[in-house]
Amino acid sequence: MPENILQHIQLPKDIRLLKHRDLTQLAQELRQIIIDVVATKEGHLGASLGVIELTIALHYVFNTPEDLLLWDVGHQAYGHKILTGRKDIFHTNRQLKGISGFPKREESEYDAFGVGHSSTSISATLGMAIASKLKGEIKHHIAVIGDASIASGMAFEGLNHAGVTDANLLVILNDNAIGIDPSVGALKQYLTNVKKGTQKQDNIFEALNFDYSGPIDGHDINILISELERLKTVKGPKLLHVITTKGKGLKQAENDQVKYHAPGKFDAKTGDLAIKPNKIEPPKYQDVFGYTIVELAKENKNIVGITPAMPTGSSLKYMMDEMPNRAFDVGIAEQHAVTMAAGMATQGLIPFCNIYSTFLQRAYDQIIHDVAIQKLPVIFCLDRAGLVGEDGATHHGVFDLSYLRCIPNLIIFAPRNEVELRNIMYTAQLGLKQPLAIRYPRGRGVTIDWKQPFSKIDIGKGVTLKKGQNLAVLSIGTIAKNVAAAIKNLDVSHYDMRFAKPLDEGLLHNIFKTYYTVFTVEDHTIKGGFGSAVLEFASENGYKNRIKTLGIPDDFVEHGSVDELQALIGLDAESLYSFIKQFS
Ligand SMILES: Cc1ncc(C[n+]2csc(CCOP(=O)(O)OP(=O)(O)O)c2C)c(N)n1
Ligand SMILES: CC(=O)[C@@H](O)[C@H](O)COP(=O)(O)O
Ligand SMILES: [Mg+2]
Repeated sequence: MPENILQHIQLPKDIRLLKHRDLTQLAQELRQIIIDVVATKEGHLGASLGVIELTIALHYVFNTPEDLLLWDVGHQAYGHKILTGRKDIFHTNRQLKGISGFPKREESEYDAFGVGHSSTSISATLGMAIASKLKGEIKHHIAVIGDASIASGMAFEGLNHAGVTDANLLVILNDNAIGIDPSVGALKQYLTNVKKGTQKQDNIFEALNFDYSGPIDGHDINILISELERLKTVKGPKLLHVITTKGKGLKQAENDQVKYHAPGKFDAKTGDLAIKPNKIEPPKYQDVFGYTIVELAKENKNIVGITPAMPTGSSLKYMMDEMPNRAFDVGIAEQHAVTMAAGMATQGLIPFCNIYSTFLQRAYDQIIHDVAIQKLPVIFCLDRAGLVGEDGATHHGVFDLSYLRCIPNLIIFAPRNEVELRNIMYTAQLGLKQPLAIRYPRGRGVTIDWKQPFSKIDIGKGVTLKKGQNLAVLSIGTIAKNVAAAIKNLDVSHYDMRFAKPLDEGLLHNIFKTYYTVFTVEDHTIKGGFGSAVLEFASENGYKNRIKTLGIPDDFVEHGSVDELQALIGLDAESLYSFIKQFS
């Protein structure tokens, strides 16, 4: 047996030359390289460690890339990346100009479908299987999907359709009983019962016309290989139920699966998390949201909280812990979350529906049809608005202003700092008669002393942050920090407009009458965003001022740290300074 098997593997064809007995060693080596790289470069850990044996078995049995292998979400595909030609560049994972943290078609022919958002794999794989049939091509089409992702509406839609086709489709349910946080819902209970062997009779997947097999041990390569070989001979839609442990092979990751989903830096040898320097920092916006909703809910019994599968990420967990019957994790179900919030609002509850900006894209019709048309006072908290960093193009929350601004009845606010976030949350629960969206970014803000007494925010009113002579800079949200740094020594005015809708028209008239040159700055795509709203205002009111809109260009922004990405697109303080200085 060679000392290091992985060094001989560039592509899956090399794995297929190995003896079964060498595959277990390959699994160990694969785990180690993932642990070593993620320990220093950060990224998703637990999910990839949990599917190492499955990844090897799939590439061993199937003829990838001709056979099409799709990973749902794609945060578990690090082993797949390493085994499909990216071993030597895996250390660039999620880094600026490096490989993506998710499968991506332009990165490799082995990445059959681009992912990042969950529950798309069954539909996409079915589409490919139907295409193969129409083209007369004989191949296998495999979707690997987790237990939390298969519980989403979109996955059910795919299963429901696939079950009445004869498409050659294999769905592998990777059941580790957890998403980022523990899986929720009746399906989770059902899968637990299947594992106990109590519900074999009424198999939900068989009822949907799938050939069901399992549950099998997803860490036993030999069992996996023999079952996959058998399934290769079975025609039509099939589902293999595989039981795995998230974080497998790293003790701490197995024991604290939530933390080690994406643990940040840690010690590759001991598995211990890196110790953060003990310095006083401003809080994360997420924590401000989490603590504030608890504070408000203690006083206002009508407040409820909703998250689709992100209790830890959003910090709604604080409310779930303190008030379990008023805070709801509904699973990966953004559409349901929004419409359930609408239903609650009809009955006088005050729902704070916290959804990452990028995931709210899933629930667009629900925002319009179920909330806005009926003018229901749902409070949308759009976490991760703006550039999110290393997750990249699939996760940047840079479209919300555009997709929300065109919806009648909806108020849109972006806090400049933590205090503003608290105050708008306070204002929102005082008796709004229409829906409100609050967008705020991932991570820390600027105010250490954030827990100040609440004060009411006037809807549709901006604020003047600095007065100057030469021109006016209008910003919205937390990008105000970069603007303030950029104009520190320039003789220009700075306004925090706060509301993308309704605009503060009084203030805008004032600004347009005072300054010839007006800049808008936003951590959002320029097209259709806050700057567009200001342009519309100027045009509707006949202003001929010089207006420059700064924000994210009409392109998908890749991965990298937020600072790197801002510098790349000219939204860092230095670039803003250079740009504004030319006109001031
Ligand atoms: C539409 C959407 N909502 C939420 C998320 C955030 N998210 C990423 S992974 C994940 C949990 C996935 O759990 P599961 O499918 O069981 O896979 P595992 O991590 O256990 O391998 C969630 C909620 C997402 N990527 N897409
Ligand atoms: C894969 C996925 O969608 C999540 O794991 C996401 O990466 C979480 O992002 P945050 O780290 O910003 O919560
Ligand atoms: Mg899972």
